[in-house]
Amino acid sequence: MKIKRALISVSDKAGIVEFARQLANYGVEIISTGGTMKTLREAGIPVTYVSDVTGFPEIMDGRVKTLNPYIHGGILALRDNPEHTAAMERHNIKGIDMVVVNLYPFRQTIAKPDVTLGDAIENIDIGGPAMIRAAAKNFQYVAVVVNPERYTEIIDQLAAKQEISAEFRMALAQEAYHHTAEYDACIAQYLGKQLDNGQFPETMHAVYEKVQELRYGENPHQQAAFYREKYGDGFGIANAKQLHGKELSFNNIVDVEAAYGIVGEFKQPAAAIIKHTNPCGTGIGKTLAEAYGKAYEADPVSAYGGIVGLNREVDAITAEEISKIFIEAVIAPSFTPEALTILTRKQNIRLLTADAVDADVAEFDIKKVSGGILLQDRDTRDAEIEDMKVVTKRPPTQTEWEQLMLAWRVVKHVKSNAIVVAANNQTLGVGAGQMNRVGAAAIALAQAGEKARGAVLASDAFFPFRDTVDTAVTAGITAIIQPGGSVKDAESIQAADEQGIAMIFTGMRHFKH
Ligand SMILES: NC(=O)c1ncn([C@@H]2O[C@H](COP(=O)(O)O)[C@@H](O)[C@H]2O)c1NC=O
Repeated sequence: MKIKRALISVSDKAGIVEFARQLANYGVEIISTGGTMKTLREAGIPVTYVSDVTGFPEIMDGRVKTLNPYIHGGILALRDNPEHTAAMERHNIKGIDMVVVNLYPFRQTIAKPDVTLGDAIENIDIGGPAMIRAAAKNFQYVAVVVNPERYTEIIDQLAAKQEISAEFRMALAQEAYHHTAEYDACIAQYLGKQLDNGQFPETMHAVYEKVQELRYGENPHQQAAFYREKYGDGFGIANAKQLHGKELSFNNIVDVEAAYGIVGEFKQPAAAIIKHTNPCGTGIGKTLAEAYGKAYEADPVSAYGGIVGLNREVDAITAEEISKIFIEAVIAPSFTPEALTILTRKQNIRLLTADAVDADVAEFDIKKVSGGILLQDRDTRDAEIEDMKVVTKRPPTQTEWEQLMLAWRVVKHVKSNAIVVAANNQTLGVGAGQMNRVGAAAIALAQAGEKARGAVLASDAFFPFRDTVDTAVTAGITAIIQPGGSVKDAESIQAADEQGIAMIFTGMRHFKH
C-alpha cells in the first residue's frame, strides 16, 4: 500500500519536523492543521493547509477543524469498494493514506495544581480521536500513527519497500485504540472526581503497561508477566531499579514488596528477611549493619535464600554481612559503591533500589478474586503510643514499650493469624498464617525457645479466649500488645493480671489475608 497523502495534526510536536521531512522526501503530500502546518512550513516542508482541503476555516477555537467529509471520507473509504470509490469521485474526495495525530494534552493539563474545569474541558480533543479511530478502523488501507516512537520504524519501512506492511498497520491500529481508550478513561475519571462520586469509582479503567515477561509464575507450570501503572507516580516495587543479578521471579517480586513494606514502618535503621511473604527475621539498630545482624540472628535457618529489605543506604559492612549466606535479593533506597562491589561479587544476587511508598499516597490495595477485584485503602495507619491503652494493673516498662512497638509493627506484615515475639530489638519467633491464634502463638514461642523469657508478644487481632495469654506467660512473656475488642477481653486481662504481666490494647487490628 503506497502512502500518497498523510494528514499530520499533532499537539506534541517532538520529532515531527524530521518525520515529515522524510515523508516529503518519499513524495508524500502532507496535510496539516494550523499549528502543525506552521511548524512544518517554518522548517521548509511543503504542507497543504487542512482548510484548503475542506474548503472551510478552522472554527470555534479549533473545536472544528478536521471534522469534515473531505477528511473523514478520505480516511474511511474502502479503496476496493466500487461504491466508495464512486462516492470519492462524485464528491471530489481524495484518499488519506496515513494519519499522524497526537491528542490535546488532557492528562498533563489536569495534573497542573491550578487547573480549572474550563481548562480541562478545552483540552478534551474531539477531532483527533475521530481521525485516529477512523484511520484505525480502516487499517487495511490506512496507517495510523499516535506514538512518536513509531516514526523511525515507519521511515525504515518506507525506505525498504516504499510502503507500510499490512501487519504493521494492524499493530498501529491496535495501539491507536488503546490510545483513545486510555484518553477517554482519563477524562471519565477526571469528571467522576469533579462529581465527587465517592472514593470508589463506579467503573474502573486501570491502565497498566508490561514491565517484563517472567520466566514463570508462582510455579513453573504457570506463565506470568509483570505490569506497572502506566501513569503512576514512579514509586514502589513496580518502579524499582534492578542494579544487578538474575531476572526477578514472580515470587521474588511479591517478597520484595513484603520486605520493603516492613522496613518502611521504621524510622530507625531496620532490616527484614522475607520467606514466602512473611518476615522470618526483623531487626532494628543504631546502624544498618546492626539491624541486619539482628534480623539474621532471629532465624538463621530460615534466612537462607531469603529476600532482604533495608531502609537505609547499604554500606560496606552490611554488604559483607549479607554476602555471607545465599540471599536471593536485596532491596534498599540505595547502595554505596563499596557495597555494590562487595555484593556484585555474587553473580546471581538481585540488587534493587526503589522509592518507598509514602503513607499518604492515595493508592488502593487491590485483591483479585475470580470474576472481580476487592478494593480497600492501604493499611497505612501508624501505631502511636498515645492511642494505646494499658489494660493491666502493671504498665509496660520503657524497654517493654519499645519491644512491643517493634513487634506490633512487624505483626502487621505477617499473614493472619499472626503472633510475633520480640526482645532486644529483634523478632525471636513468628507464628504466621495459622488457623487459630493459640496455634500461631505456640509456633512463635517454640521458635523463640528460652529467649522468650522476658520477651514481649504481639497479636494481629484480639484474643478470643485467655488461652494465648496463659501460653505466653508459661513461655516467659512479660508484656503483650493486641487490639482488644473480644467479648472475653476481661478474661485475657485477668489472666495477665493474675500472672503480673503488662498488656496494652491498640484498638486497631492488622489482619493480613
Ligand atoms: N477539532 C478538530 O477538528 C481537530 N482536529 C485535530 N485536532 C487536534 O488538533 C491538534 C493539532 O492542532 P495544531 O496543528 O493546530 O497544533 C491535535 O492534537 C489534533 O488531535 C482537533 N482538535 C480538537 O478537537
